[in-house]
Amino acid sequence: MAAHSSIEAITRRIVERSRPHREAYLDRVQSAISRGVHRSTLSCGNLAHGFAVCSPSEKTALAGDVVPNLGIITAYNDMLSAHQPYEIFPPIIREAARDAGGVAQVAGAVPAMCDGVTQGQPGMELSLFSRDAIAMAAGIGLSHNMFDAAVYLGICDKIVPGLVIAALTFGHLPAVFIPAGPMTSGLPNDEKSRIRQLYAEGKVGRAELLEAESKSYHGPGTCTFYGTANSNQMLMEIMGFHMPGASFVNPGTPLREALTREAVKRALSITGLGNEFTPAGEMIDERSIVNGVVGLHATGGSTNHTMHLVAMARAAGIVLTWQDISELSDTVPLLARVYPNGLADVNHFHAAGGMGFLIKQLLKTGLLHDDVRTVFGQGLEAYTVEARLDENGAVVREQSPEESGDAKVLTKIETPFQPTGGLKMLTGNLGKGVIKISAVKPERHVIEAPAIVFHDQQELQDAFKKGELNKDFIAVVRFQGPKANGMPELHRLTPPLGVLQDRGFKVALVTDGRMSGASGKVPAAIHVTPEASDGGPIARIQTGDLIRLDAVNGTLEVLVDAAEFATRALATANLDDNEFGMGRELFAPFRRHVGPADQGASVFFS
Ligand SMILES: O=C(O)[C@H](O)[C@@H](O)[C@H](O)[C@H](O)COP(=O)(O)O
Ligand code: SF4
Repeated sequence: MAAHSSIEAITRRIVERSRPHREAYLDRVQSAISRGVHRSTLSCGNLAHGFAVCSPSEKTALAGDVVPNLGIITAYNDMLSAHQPYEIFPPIIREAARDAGGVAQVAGAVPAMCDGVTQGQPGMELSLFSRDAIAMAAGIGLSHNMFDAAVYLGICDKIVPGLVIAALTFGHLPAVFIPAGPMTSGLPNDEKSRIRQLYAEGKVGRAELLEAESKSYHGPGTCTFYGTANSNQMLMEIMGFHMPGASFVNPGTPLREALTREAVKRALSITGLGNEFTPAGEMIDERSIVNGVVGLHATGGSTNHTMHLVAMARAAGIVLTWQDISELSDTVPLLARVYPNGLADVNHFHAAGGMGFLIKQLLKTGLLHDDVRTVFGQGLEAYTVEARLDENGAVVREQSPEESGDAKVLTKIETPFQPTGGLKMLTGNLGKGVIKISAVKPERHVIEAPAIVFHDQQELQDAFKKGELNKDFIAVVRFQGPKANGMPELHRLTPPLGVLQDRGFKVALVTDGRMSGASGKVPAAIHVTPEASDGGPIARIQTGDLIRLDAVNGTLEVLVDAAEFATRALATANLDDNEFGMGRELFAPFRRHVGPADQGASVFFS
C-alpha cells in the first residue's frame, strides 16, 4: 500500500532538505565499498595481528577474501540489567558464525551507563554525552577494518543511538542489532511510582521504598516500562535493524538464543561477499527514519528521541527536524498504552501482539513506508509477524493476528487510544521545546500559572519538603542544557510534581534539561532551546511571571510585556560544581562544543 499522503509529503520534504548532506554521505559509503574486502587492504603484519588469536582454520579463512568476518561491538557490563545478558553472547555468536561458514571476532566494546543508577546523581551529567562517546568507541573497534559486517549488542538509552551513529558512520558495512530482551514482569510500574510518591511525602521510609524498587528491578533484562531503552528496541525493529519479532523476547530463553544465532547467520549472508549485500548506509534512508518517528508516536515513545533520532539521522546525511516530528504526531494515532502511558509493561505489549501487530496496523493505512530495505530483506511487511520455535528449535514466523491479544494495551488502527501521537513541538517567545502528551491527561494539556524559578532539581525537592509548593505554579528549572551541565534527566522531579498534581494543583515544568523516557504524567516543556547557558529567553524568566504551556496549540509563552522582557538582564548560574567530580572534568570539551537540543545535542553535528 502507498504511504499516507502526509507521510509521503513529510518524507519528500526531508529528502529535499537532506539532499546535499545525503549525497555526500552516500558518495563516502560508495567509496568505502569500492575498496572491496576491507581486510585485503591490510598488510600481512596488520592481518597477522588481527587474527593472531584465531584458530588455524579461521586464520586460513581470514587470510583469503571469500569467507565473511563479523565484527562484534558489545556494550556488556553488569551495571545495566539490560546489558548483563550480553556477557555470554560473544561465544554464542562465534559458534553460530562458524556453523554458518564464517568467522566472528569481538571488534571492540563500548561504555554503557545505566540512567537508573545515575538518576539524580552527578554521573547523570555524563549520560547524554556518553551517546557520542559510545559512537566513538564503536568506531575504534570497527577501525581495525577486518570486517565484512557488524553486529551490535546494545539496548539502553544512549547506547543504541550511539551504536546507530557508529553503524551509519561505517555505513559501508551491513549492521544487525541483536537485542537481549526485557526483564520478566515484577512489581507493576504504577505501584512502584505510588510508593515513590508516598516516600516523597514522608509516609513510608527507605526500607519500604527499597523493597518496592527491588521488586520492580529484579533481574536480567531491560526494565519493563516504556522508556528510552524499550523505545530503542521498537525503533530497531521498525527501522529494520532487528530480525522480525526479536525485540521483546526475554533473556535466557531458547527463543532468545535461537534469534541471536539466526541474526548472526543473517549478518553473514548480507555482506558484500554474498548476493544480498545490504550496507547500513544504503539500507537506512529517509523512509526508514520516518518509520522510526511514526513508531515513536504510535507507541508514546521516549522524549529523548527528539534528540537521539535527529543525531542518528544526521549520521546518514539525513536532516530530521522537530517540525517533522511534530507534524508526524498530528497524523499518527496512539496505539499502545505501556507505562508511563498506561498500566501495562513491555511484556504485556509483546504478549498482546507486540511489534508485529503494531506494524501491521500502521501499514494498513499507509502510516509506514513498506518499500524499505531491512536486514531481513525488502519490505516492512515481512515484520508483521510473531517469532517462535518449531519442534526442532528453529525460529519460525507466523503472521500477526488480526485482533489484539489485549485491546487495553495494544489497539487496532480503527480504534486508537488517542487520534494523534505523543510528541509535540512547542514554539513561542521562550524558544522551542517538546512535550510528551501521551501520558498527560487532556485536562492538563494547557497550563497557565505563575513561574517559580529553580537552578537545579534539588532546590525544587527542598522547597517541596518545606511545604512551599502547595499551589498552582509552573516550575522553571534552567541551566540544565547541554552546554550548562550535559543536560541531565530531571526525573527526580516526577514524584514531588506528581504529588502536587494529585493534590489538585495545576503544575507543569519548563526546562532546558530533559526528562526520563519513564517520566510522563506531569505536563513538561523540555529541551527548551536556546538553553539558558546559550542566552536563551528562559534565562530572562523571573519568579512570578505568568507562563502559558499550551500543548493543544503547540505554544510556550511567558505573558510579560515583550519590551520589558527583552530589556531584562540574562540570569547567570554558578556552574563551578558541574565542572569537576565523577568524571565531569573529562567532558568539558563536550560542553564547549555540543550543538543545541533541536540538532540532536551532539558534538558531531551542529
Ligand atoms: O530515558 C529513560 O527511559 C530513563 O533514562 C531510564 O532508562 C532510566 O533508567 C530511568 O531513570 C528509570 O526510571 P527510574 O529512575 O524511575 O527507576
Ligand atoms: S532501562 Fe534504564 S534503568 Fe533499566 S537498565 Fe536500561 S538504563 Fe538502566
